[in-house]
Amino acid sequence: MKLGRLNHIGVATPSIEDSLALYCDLMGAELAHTPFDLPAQGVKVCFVDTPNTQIELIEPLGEDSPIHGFLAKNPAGGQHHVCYEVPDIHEAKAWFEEKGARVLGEPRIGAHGTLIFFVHPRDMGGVLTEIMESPRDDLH
Ligand SMILES: CC[C@@H](C(=O)O)C(=O)SCCNC(=O)CCNC(=O)[C@H](O)C(C)(C)COP(=O)(O)OP(=O)(O)OC[C@H]1O[C@@H](n2cnc3c(N)ncnc32)[C@H](O)[C@@H]1OP(=O)(O)O
Ligand SMILES: [Co+2]
Repeated sequence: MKLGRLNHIGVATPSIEDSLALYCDLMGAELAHTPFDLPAQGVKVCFVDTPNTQIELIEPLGEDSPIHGFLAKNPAGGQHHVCYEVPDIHEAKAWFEEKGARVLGEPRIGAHGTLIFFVHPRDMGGVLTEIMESPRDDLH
């Protein structure tokens, strides 16, 4: 497998609205678009553009949100995951599994409309890692 570019850094927050004030007003970042709900992932999402990557702000959505536990331990929020692109999501999943890293569930559609999966932080040096299939337009 060939690891692709860093697509985004996920930041969990109890309030996207408050975080936007920090990223846009204090740091001068640009908002990619307005926040939107992803009920299938249990999060509300908003991307902040930077010149070489994006910050993905995620707020819990619903009772079963996967970020409730993280926010219980980090009530003010914080860096939650990193996301790398790969050309083929199924090849990448097989690669991680063959190496013994725990893939969390089956690939599913992520915020960019392509398939994603997560690898357990215990198998990734303490970093929750999202693997995302590159958007078709980006493949050369
Ligand atoms: C917007 C859609 C999508 C996109 O397209 O970009 C997203 O990014 S969605 C983002 C939210 N979704 C997910 O995070 C899904 C995958 N996550 C999970 O399945 C769980 O969060 C988890 C990683 C299995 C953790 O489960 P949880 O029940 O919250 O915690 P535990 O207490 O069981 O934790 C076990 C272990 O892992 C450590 N941990 C937990 N979260 C993180 C983290 N974000 N970064 C680093 N480490 C993390 C936790 O501290 C425990 O460690 P030990 O104490 O050493 O056991
Ligand atoms: Co993400």
